[in-house]
Amino acid sequence: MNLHIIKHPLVAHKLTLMREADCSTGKFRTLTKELSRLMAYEATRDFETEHCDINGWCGHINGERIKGKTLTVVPILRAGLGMLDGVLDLIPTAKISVVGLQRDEETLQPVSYFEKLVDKMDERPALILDPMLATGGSMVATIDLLKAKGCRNIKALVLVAAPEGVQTVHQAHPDVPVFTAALDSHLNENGYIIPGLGDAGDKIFGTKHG
Ligand SMILES: O=P(O)(O)OC[C@H]1O[C@H](OP(=O)(O)OP(=O)(O)O)[C@H](O)[C@@H]1O
Ligand SMILES: O=c1cc[nH]c(=O)[nH]1
Ligand SMILES: [Mg+2]
Repeated sequence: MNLHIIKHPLVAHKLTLMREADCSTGKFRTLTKELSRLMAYEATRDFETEHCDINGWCGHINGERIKGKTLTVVPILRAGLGMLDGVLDLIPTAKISVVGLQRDEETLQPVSYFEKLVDKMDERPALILDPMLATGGSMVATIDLLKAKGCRNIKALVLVAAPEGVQTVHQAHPDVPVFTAALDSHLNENGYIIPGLGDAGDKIFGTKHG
């Protein structure tokens, strides 16, 4: 399975704070950003670098830089937006491609409502951002879309994954590694991850009522 569970005390601690039932919108949003920043550090660990000559204070010296075309981050609306700033803290030059998907509450199928990708997708690595990998439908639809645009180097970064979603993504796209802070137990009858975080989009945007 192309799954990477990021083990780090800070990651575990922050995720536990997010799981608390009384976690406020502000706190949830801050923790999402902090966690995304830490996880992006791990997810980019195998990026290829190349040597380069630079002008240092004492003359020409050898440096190292990331090889190839600038990465595009792909937040899946809405909840993926909560992860964007944390990742951009680490990769400020990243290009941003936005995919809007809303899971139908009855069928649990993703419904597409927005799409704006950057140019040269076939040359860029892509890092998909979404806090929740539940059935995997939204992630598979996003990878399908990126591949249709020629993208070949794709990674997925999620805060929490359900085994069902990991399996679905792996079956459809075994080449796409999934990075997560936790592999949780299962989905409930409404397609929510248990124990999970609840509705991440509602918590980040403050649209949770009651
Ligand atoms: O793996 P899946 O079963 O497809 O479920 C996961 C998707 O569901 C949530 O989004 P939602 O549809 O609630 O939209 P939102 O981000 O606007 O709240 C979540 O952020 C994922 O995109
Ligand atoms: O547990 C889940 C499943 C889908 N979307 C969420 O926000 N949470
Ligand atoms: Mg939601």
